Amino acid sequence: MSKLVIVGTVAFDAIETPFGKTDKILGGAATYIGLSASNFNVDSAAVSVVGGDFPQEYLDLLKDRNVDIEGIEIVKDGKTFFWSGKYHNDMNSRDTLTTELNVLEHFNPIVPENYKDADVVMLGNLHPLVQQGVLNQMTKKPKLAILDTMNFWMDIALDDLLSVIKNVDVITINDEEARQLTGEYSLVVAARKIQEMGPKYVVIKKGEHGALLFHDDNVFYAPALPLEEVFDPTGAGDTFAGGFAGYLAKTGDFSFENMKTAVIYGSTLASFCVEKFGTERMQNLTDKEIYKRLDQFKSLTQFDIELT
Ligand SMILES: OC[C@H]1O[C@H](O)[C@H](O)[C@@H]1O
Repeated sequence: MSKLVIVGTVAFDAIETPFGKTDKILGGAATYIGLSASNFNVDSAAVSVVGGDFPQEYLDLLKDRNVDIEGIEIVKDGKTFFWSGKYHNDMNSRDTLTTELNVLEHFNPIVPENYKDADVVMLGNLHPLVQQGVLNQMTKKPKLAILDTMNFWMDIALDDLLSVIKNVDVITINDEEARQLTGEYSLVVAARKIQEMGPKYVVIKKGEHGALLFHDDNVFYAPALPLEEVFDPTGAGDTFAGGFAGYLAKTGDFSFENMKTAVIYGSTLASFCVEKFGTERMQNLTDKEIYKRLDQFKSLTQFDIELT
């Protein structure tokens, strides 16, 4: 089993969907990734920053799910990063209403000493210089570095982003972002171009239409499970990344074949995330629930065909 370092925001989110509205609740990329990866019982550590206003019970929640929180700095006189967003009726698109960086503005990530030799590093969505700062602290090159990012960084820090992209093995990105990064409409061409930028594996997330995994000339597609209830898509991409990274850290097998299974785990975990507001559904998820859904996944994608 490999150790897993997770970098990303730990945040307050206020979310509005066609089904309701929340006040400030627990959010952030590292939170979702950590909760998702915790289902694989790997040794994982979150690297992030919060303000003195961040409730201890939220930190305890991560700790109780076996996510090491030593690398979450608490700036006593600072305020926690705050994000609020409103989803449109299709639940696929959203408007960001507020982004208050607060303590994130001067964030210098510090990887806990006993995690500097981790085999797997999951760089959640943050400034590319922070992501690179984490890679620089690793005492040995991780066997697998995975990077998640978004269009925001392509708009304001493209050069820094391209530099860190060169140093990772896997990128997880959504379809629009892949198109923006490469200027290519075809996702097949976009994935090829991204592989030329550095990462040998490219995961393109397509929301309710599943995810694609590319490596050389190989492509794997996993649909998203058709769900009766989609309540709040916030954090689904991070939950996917956490499931993907957690499964790979657990198995220590970083081959394309095993990454296919990691994509299925990522999609399965993301399917739970969207069923309730914020992190609620991810807080008490059981293995039994996960296995049941993996089974549904299997029947969804299996068929017999006779080629005559
Ligand atoms: O990816 C989801 C996260 O992005 C934003 O940073 C919010 O904090 C939210 O929880």
